[in-house]
Amino acid sequence: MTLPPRFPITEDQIDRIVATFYARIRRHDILGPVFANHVTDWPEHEAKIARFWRKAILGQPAYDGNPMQVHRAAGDVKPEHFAHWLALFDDTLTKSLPEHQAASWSALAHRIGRGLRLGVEEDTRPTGAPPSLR
Ligand code: HEM
Repeated sequence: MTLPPRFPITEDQIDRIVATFYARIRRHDILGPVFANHVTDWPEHEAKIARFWRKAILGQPAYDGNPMQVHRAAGDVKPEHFAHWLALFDDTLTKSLPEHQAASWSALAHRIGRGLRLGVEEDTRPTGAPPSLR
Protein backbone atom coordinates (compact mmCIF):
# COMPACT_ATOMS: atom_id res chain seq x y z
CA MET A 1 0.00 0.00 0.00
CA THR A 2 1.25 3.50 -0.79
CA LEU A 3 0.64 6.12 1.91
CA PRO A 4 0.60 9.90 1.28
CA PRO A 5 3.97 11.70 1.68
CA ARG A 6 4.72 13.16 5.13
CA PHE A 7 6.19 16.24 3.39
CA PRO A 8 7.08 17.05 -0.22
CA ILE A 9 10.50 15.82 -1.33
CA THR A 10 11.81 14.18 -4.51
CA GLU A 11 13.56 10.82 -4.73
CA ASP A 12 16.54 12.68 -6.15
CA GLN A 13 16.73 14.93 -3.07
CA ILE A 14 16.61 11.85 -0.81
CA ASP A 15 19.43 10.20 -2.79
CA ARG A 16 21.58 13.32 -2.55
CA ILE A 17 21.10 13.71 1.23
CA VAL A 18 21.91 10.03 1.77
CA ALA A 19 25.09 10.26 -0.36
CA THR A 20 26.28 13.46 1.37
CA PHE A 21 25.43 12.18 4.85
CA TYR A 22 27.22 8.82 4.54
CA ALA A 23 30.27 10.49 2.93
CA ARG A 24 30.46 12.56 6.14
CA ILE A 25 29.74 9.49 8.35
CA ARG A 26 32.75 7.71 6.80
CA ARG A 27 35.00 10.64 7.86
CA HIS A 28 33.46 10.99 11.34
CA ASP A 29 35.86 10.26 14.22
CA ILE A 30 33.36 8.35 16.36
CA LEU A 31 30.78 7.00 13.91
CA GLY A 32 33.12 6.20 10.99
CA PRO A 33 34.84 3.26 12.71
CA VAL A 34 31.50 1.73 13.82
CA PHE A 35 30.19 1.76 10.24
CA ALA A 36 33.53 0.44 8.95
CA ASN A 37 32.99 -2.64 11.16
CA HIS A 38 29.75 -3.46 9.34
CA VAL A 39 29.49 -1.87 5.90
CA THR A 40 31.71 -3.17 3.12
CA ASP A 41 29.50 -2.25 0.15
CA TRP A 42 28.71 1.45 0.54
CA PRO A 43 26.67 1.87 -2.69
CA GLU A 44 24.48 -1.01 -1.53
CA HIS A 45 24.15 0.43 1.99
CA GLU A 46 23.23 3.87 0.63
CA ALA A 47 20.68 2.36 -1.78
CA LYS A 48 19.06 0.51 1.14
CA ILE A 49 18.97 3.64 3.33
CA ALA A 50 17.47 5.65 0.45
CA ARG A 51 14.74 3.00 0.15
CA PHE A 52 14.18 3.22 3.94
CA TRP A 53 13.60 6.99 3.67
CA ARG A 54 11.42 6.62 0.54
CA LYS A 55 9.18 4.43 2.64
CA ALA A 56 9.33 6.58 5.81
CA ILE A 57 8.76 9.92 4.03
CA LEU A 58 7.02 9.12 0.75
CA GLY A 59 5.10 6.04 1.90
CA GLN A 60 6.53 3.88 -0.90
CA PRO A 61 6.72 0.12 -0.22
CA ALA A 62 10.45 0.34 -0.97
CA TYR A 63 11.97 -1.16 2.20
CA ASP A 64 10.98 -4.09 4.38
CA GLY A 65 13.92 -4.44 6.78
CA ASN A 66 13.98 -4.22 10.56
CA PRO A 67 16.26 -1.34 11.67
CA MET A 68 15.60 -1.95 15.38
CA GLN A 69 16.80 -5.52 15.12
CA VAL A 70 19.84 -4.53 12.99
CA HIS A 71 21.00 -1.83 15.43
CA ARG A 72 20.50 -4.03 18.47
CA ALA A 73 22.32 -6.93 16.84
CA ALA A 74 25.30 -4.79 15.71
CA GLY A 75 26.79 -4.93 19.23
CA ASP A 76 28.93 -1.79 18.89
CA VAL A 77 26.10 0.73 18.24
CA LYS A 78 25.84 2.61 21.57
CA PRO A 79 23.08 4.88 22.93
CA GLU A 80 25.49 7.86 22.92
CA HIS A 81 26.10 7.45 19.17
CA PHE A 82 22.60 8.69 18.37
CA ALA A 83 23.25 12.32 19.39
CA HIS A 84 26.31 12.41 17.07
CA TRP A 85 24.36 10.76 14.23
CA LEU A 86 21.45 13.20 14.58
CA ALA A 87 23.71 16.29 14.86
CA LEU A 88 25.51 15.31 11.65
CA PHE A 89 22.20 14.51 9.94
CA ASP A 90 20.69 17.88 10.96
CA ASP A 91 23.76 19.73 9.74
CA THR A 92 23.57 17.91 6.39
CA LEU A 93 19.85 18.70 6.07
CA THR A 94 20.17 22.42 6.89
CA LYS A 95 23.08 22.86 4.47
CA SER A 96 21.35 21.04 1.60
CA LEU A 97 17.59 21.59 1.74
CA PRO A 98 15.06 24.44 2.03
CA GLU A 99 14.06 25.14 5.64
CA HIS A 100 10.66 23.41 5.63
CA GLN A 101 12.02 20.16 4.19
CA ALA A 102 15.04 20.20 6.53
CA ALA A 103 12.85 20.80 9.61
CA SER A 104 10.30 18.12 8.65
CA TRP A 105 12.91 15.47 7.88
CA SER A 106 14.86 16.36 11.05
CA ALA A 107 11.75 15.91 13.23
CA LEU A 108 11.10 12.50 11.67
CA ALA A 109 14.73 11.39 12.11
CA HIS A 110 14.73 12.47 15.77
CA ARG A 111 11.54 10.52 16.40
CA ILE A 112 12.92 7.37 14.77
CA GLY A 113 16.32 7.87 16.42
CA ARG A 114 14.75 8.11 19.87
CA GLY A 115 13.01 4.77 19.38
CA LEU A 116 16.18 3.09 18.10
CA ARG A 117 18.26 4.56 20.94
CA LEU A 118 15.84 3.25 23.56
CA GLY A 119 16.00 -0.19 21.91
CA VAL A 120 19.82 -0.19 21.91
CA GLU A 121 19.84 1.10 25.48
CA GLU A 122 17.63 -1.78 26.54
CA ASP A 123 20.52 -4.13 25.64
CA THR A 124 23.20 -2.19 27.54
CA ARG A 125 21.22 -1.27 30.67
CA PRO A 126 21.87 -3.42 33.77
CA THR A 127 18.88 -5.64 34.58
CA GLY A 128 16.36 -3.75 36.68
CA ALA A 129 17.77 -0.26 35.98
CA PRO A 130 15.15 2.29 34.82
CA PRO A 131 15.17 3.53 31.18
CA SER A 132 16.46 7.02 30.42
CA LEU A 133 13.36 8.99 29.35
CA ARG A 134 15.22 11.92 27.78
C1 HEM B 1 17.76 8.12 13.39
C2 HEM B 1 18.90 7.42 13.45
C3 HEM B 1 19.19 6.25 12.53
C4 HEM B 1 18.48 5.77 11.46
C5 HEM B 1 17.17 6.31 10.87
C6 HEM B 1 19.21 4.62 10.96
C7 HEM B 1 18.80 3.84 9.89
C8 HEM B 1 19.40 2.67 9.49
C9 HEM B 1 18.86 1.72 8.55
C10 HEM B 1 17.50 1.84 7.86
C11 HEM B 1 19.76 0.73 8.40
C12 HEM B 1 19.64 -0.51 7.49
C13 HEM B 1 19.02 -1.65 8.27
C14 HEM B 1 18.87 -2.89 7.40
O1 HEM B 1 19.88 -3.59 7.17
O2 HEM B 1 17.74 -3.17 6.93
C15 HEM B 1 20.90 1.05 9.24
C16 HEM B 1 22.05 0.30 9.34
C17 HEM B 1 23.10 0.61 10.17
N1 HEM B 1 23.15 1.63 11.10
FE1 HEM B 1 21.75 3.01 11.41
N2 HEM B 1 20.34 4.44 11.71
C18 HEM B 1 20.36 5.41 12.67
C19 HEM B 1 21.33 5.59 13.63
C20 HEM B 1 22.49 4.88 13.71
C21 HEM B 1 23.54 5.12 14.68
C22 HEM B 1 23.52 6.18 15.78
C23 HEM B 1 24.52 4.25 14.43
C24 HEM B 1 25.81 4.17 15.21
C25 HEM B 1 26.98 4.14 14.68
C26 HEM B 1 24.10 3.43 13.30
C27 HEM B 1 24.83 2.41 12.72
C28 HEM B 1 24.38 1.59 11.72
C29 HEM B 1 25.18 0.51 11.14
C30 HEM B 1 26.60 0.13 11.54
C31 HEM B 1 24.37 -0.11 10.17
C32 HEM B 1 24.76 -1.25 9.24
C33 HEM B 1 24.45 -2.58 9.84
C34 HEM B 1 24.82 -3.69 8.87
O3 HEM B 1 24.65 -3.54 7.65
O4 HEM B 1 25.29 -4.71 9.36
N3 HEM B 1 22.86 3.85 12.89
N4 HEM B 1 20.65 2.23 9.90
